[in-house]
Amino acid sequence: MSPKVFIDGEAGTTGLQIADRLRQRADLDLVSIDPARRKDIDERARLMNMADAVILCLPDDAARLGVSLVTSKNTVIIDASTAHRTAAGWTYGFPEMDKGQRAAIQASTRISNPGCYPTGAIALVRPLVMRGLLPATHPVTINAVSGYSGGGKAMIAEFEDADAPNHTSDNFRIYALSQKHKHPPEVMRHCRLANLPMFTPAVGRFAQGMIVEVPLPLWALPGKPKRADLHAALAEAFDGERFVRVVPLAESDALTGLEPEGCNGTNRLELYVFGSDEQARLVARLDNLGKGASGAAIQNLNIALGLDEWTGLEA
Ligand SMILES: NC(=O)C1=CN([C@@H]2O[C@H](COP(=O)(O)OP(=O)(O)OC[C@H]3O[C@@H](n4cnc5c(N)ncnc54)[C@H](OP(=O)(O)O)[C@@H]3O)[C@@H](O)[C@H]2O)C=CC1
Ligand SMILES: CC(=O)N[C@@H](CCC(=O)OP(=O)(O)O)C(=O)O
Repeated sequence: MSPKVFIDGEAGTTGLQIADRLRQRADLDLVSIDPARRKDIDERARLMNMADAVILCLPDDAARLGVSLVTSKNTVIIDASTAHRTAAGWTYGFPEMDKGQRAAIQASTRISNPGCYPTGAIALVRPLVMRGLLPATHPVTINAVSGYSGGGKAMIAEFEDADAPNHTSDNFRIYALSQKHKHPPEVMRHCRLANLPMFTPAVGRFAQGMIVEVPLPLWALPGKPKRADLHAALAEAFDGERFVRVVPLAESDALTGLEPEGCNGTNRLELYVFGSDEQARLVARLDNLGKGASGAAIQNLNIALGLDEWTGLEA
């Protein structure tokens, strides 16, 4: 019998994309809730406890409640929310992050899907910290721009629905101005940084896709690493990974710009090392709903169930 999978929050932005992919799979049995009962706790609990794997695509509080409804420790839970990304007893669902991470995910039944921005930031920074190129105490800054689907149904309505109460005509805006965004603790922990990074996100009038950038003054780092040293560290860290592409320096040098939608519809994470030997611009590009959410959740599901990692999205 195929493993049963229940997506709590199937009607949301992340949940819908996962459901669309899983419905096409013959090796999994997707169990769906009656839309009219999607917030009925008893019905959610019933479906969760008949499933082999549950994917939570909910706001944080609803995700915490969802976890409490699962009675068996053997049921695989993949939480797409922020609720458990730094929590004890949860495995961080970024398989490429470290050589042992895939095995840790496979051995775990409590898997926290990474945030979209943290996926880019951790991929850029963690390998440098682990290899001693960037001191853990370095004051890291993360600049980023996301499509508006990053804010879920409410933000999609804000940008697309002229009748929405919060409708906006903004084409671009910076936000999280008070430095209280939910992502820095997650990035700090999984990059093994000693301090919270600064995080300066923006949202633009495009639905999907994102760019995450970490500027680094190489002249100020111990040992003054060169751009090629950073590139070599990233290339080594992600060697052989199907979904992470460290873009060759010659290819980066041929670019005059980079737009955020280039990985849309894929589970790909692209890493670039732009800049000079004095000042590097580390850049990650991904689809916030691909490797940033739905694609990553399906990849984690596949790993947890011992299946091929293919997500139904282009690699
Ligand atoms: N969008 C993105 O790019 C990313 C999102 N995430 C995370 O994924 C999670 C889901 O985000 P997203 O899909 O964007 O959000 P959406 O707002 O698009 O969807 C959330 C869904 O959860 C449902 N829901 C809310 N409360 C409950 C409840 N108590 N019981 C059952 N269902 C409930 C909502 O119902 P209703 O339809 O009534 O609103 C909605 O369908 C969030 O935690 C987010 O942080 C992670 C990475 C990227
Ligand atoms: C544009 C926008 O608002 N993006 C969201 C990030 C996406 C999200 O929901 O956060 P996770 O990736 O951690 O789940 C935000 O900044 O809160």
